[in-house]
Amino acid sequence: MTAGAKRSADDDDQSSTAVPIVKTEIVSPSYEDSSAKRRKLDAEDEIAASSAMASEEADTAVESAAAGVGRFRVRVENLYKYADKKEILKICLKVNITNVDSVKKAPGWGYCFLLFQSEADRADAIKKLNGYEYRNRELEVFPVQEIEREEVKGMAGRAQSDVAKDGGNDGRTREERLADAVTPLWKQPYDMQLKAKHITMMKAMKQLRDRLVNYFPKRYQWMSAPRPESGAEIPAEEDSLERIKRQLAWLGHQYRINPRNIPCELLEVMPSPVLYHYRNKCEFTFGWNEAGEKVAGFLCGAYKDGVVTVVEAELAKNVSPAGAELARSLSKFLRSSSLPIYDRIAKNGFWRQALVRTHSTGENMLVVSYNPRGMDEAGLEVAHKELRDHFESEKGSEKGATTLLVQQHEGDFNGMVEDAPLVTLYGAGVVHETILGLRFRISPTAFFQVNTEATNTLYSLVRDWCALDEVQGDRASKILAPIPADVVKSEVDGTSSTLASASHPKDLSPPGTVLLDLCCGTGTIGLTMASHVKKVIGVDMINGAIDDARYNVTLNGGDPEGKITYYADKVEHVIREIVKEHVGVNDDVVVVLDPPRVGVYYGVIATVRACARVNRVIYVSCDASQAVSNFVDLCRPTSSKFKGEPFRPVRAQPMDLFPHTKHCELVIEFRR
Ligand SMILES: C[S@@+](CC[C@H](N)C(=O)[O-])C[C@H]1O[C@@H](n2cnc3c(N)ncnc32)[C@H](O)[C@@H]1O
Repeated sequence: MTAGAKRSADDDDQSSTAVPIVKTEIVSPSYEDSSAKRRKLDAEDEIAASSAMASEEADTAVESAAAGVGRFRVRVENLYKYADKKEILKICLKVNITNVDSVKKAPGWGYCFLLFQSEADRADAIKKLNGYEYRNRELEVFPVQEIEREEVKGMAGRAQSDVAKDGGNDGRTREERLADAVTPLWKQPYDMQLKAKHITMMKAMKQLRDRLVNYFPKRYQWMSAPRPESGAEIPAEEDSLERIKRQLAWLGHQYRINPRNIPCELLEVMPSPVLYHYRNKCEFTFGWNEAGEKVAGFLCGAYKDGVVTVVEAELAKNVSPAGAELARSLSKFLRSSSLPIYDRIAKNGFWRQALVRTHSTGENMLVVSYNPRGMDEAGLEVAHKELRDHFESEKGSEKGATTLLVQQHEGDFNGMVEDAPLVTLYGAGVVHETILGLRFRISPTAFFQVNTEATNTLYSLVRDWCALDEVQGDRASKILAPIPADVVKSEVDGTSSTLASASHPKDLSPPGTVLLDLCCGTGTIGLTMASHVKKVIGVDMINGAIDDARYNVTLNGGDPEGKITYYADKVEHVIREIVKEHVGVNDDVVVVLDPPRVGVYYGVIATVRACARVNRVIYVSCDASQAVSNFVDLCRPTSSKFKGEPFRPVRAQPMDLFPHTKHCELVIEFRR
């Protein structure tokens, strides 16, 4: 899976459009003071965050498991998630590293491993690559301890030798080791976890502030910029410095009024309504426990360390009761099956892993993945029958899967893959969930928020912040005031620098609110707001998710007015077409952007900015530190790449959907 982000490292270089920072700046004493204070506060937050998150180290162990082994390795962090090996080698060439032996990177990893033949090559690579800015992120590179290939044995033997190595007792119980790997914050009281998450969010907001400050040619200018007047006219002519000062004037004001000098109000983290057993979706690894028995659960350690012990899933603090029952039943099945478990090191064997979705509707989906290599049709039929017979006997009981599917997957990537073939062995092949009174169908590969109860709160907040009723009130005359005829004309004939609406204003229907639900998944957010708006346009790159979204319209009363449209595509491919087709010249446009961890391609932000009718962007991020680049692009001063007036953050609400882990959602409202 690759995002359509086909820009070069140069394109991403913020300095190409930003005004260069003048190093010999004049520093006013008052700025000096506040800057020192800011640095001190930032440092305090850093320390607090890093100590609070120290136990997260274990979290990455599972991910790095499949990284392979080699002699002189470095780990490159902060990488664009969808960068492929070719792109990584291109970065290496850019900094004159020409002796990379091998690159290890799986799709979806925000990091990679580079292997070198000698210690000297490795040291040279660290020197050249560490701190290199790529796609608006600074790469962090550090050495990884090397492991001899022959040290790594087969999984079953290894699981037992893990135990032999430390006598099966490193001072922690099995439950504790599992909790450290899967829910690394579990030892901290919940209010401390929320504090740590708040600090992480604060850090992201400070990054946004600091990167915006860089647009001022001289740093002191941003602090002294006068407080912006609301509704002030945009001057017909201004030079670039005047424009920067006008467009970022809010930053200094926010700096002065907000605690910790962040660029907008950051509310306290909203707790999850449920703290344990909240996950409606889990992926279980198949392997061997300490006793050498086959189990479905979680890997507690890293292959790079030769550790392959799997701990039973039912011991985890966040697995749902139905998920735990399915894991138990899977373990029983693996022990009775005539086929072996897949060995991730030797890369042979059959049963690989499972995905379970367990929902409040009582519907449970089980997808079992296997490696079909070397099996003929008859052999696969036997395997399917074994699996079907086992789970059909438990269907209807608590342990049962209401629908059972299998997925064939030969590749090295250890995890469920989106494009591998799926076969339904029984049941509907889908499950349903209820959110804010609506019912949603969920396919195996579609995204769905994992904490159902907290999702109700999250979507209510998004709905409130979209302020769909505002358009009926005082702001209506402003929002819906017709765009001057000359602007419309220039946009229609393509001479405008902004996209006020369609270049073919086909939409002659009365003005209203158009909701663009970008990265819409199964349509959840848009559908919960459909009754309040004139149109909902949803986009997601997963076909199954869009099939679900279309079905979900019917499931929730249909669309008699024909106001809901879905696109199964990457947002970056269709966003311009959507604006042209669906946004009328006088519409009020609200964008809800709920992308994956890495955020969206910068072109999506550029198009949203260029559409003058977009008044509000509600950005839902599941990894604020990675989304900062998108936040900056929404707010940076106007340039040839980012046309249209910039947005500014108005308020930010962190929300905990993942208790006992480092993850946290952040909803930010941007306006202009
Ligand atoms: C965090 S999920 C949010 C889904 C949905 N809004 C929800 O709350 O259920 C992110 C979604 O973005 C989709 N996605 C990722 N990259 C995309 C892209 N470039 N274009 C369109 N959709 C994308 C994924 O398929 C996934 O459904």
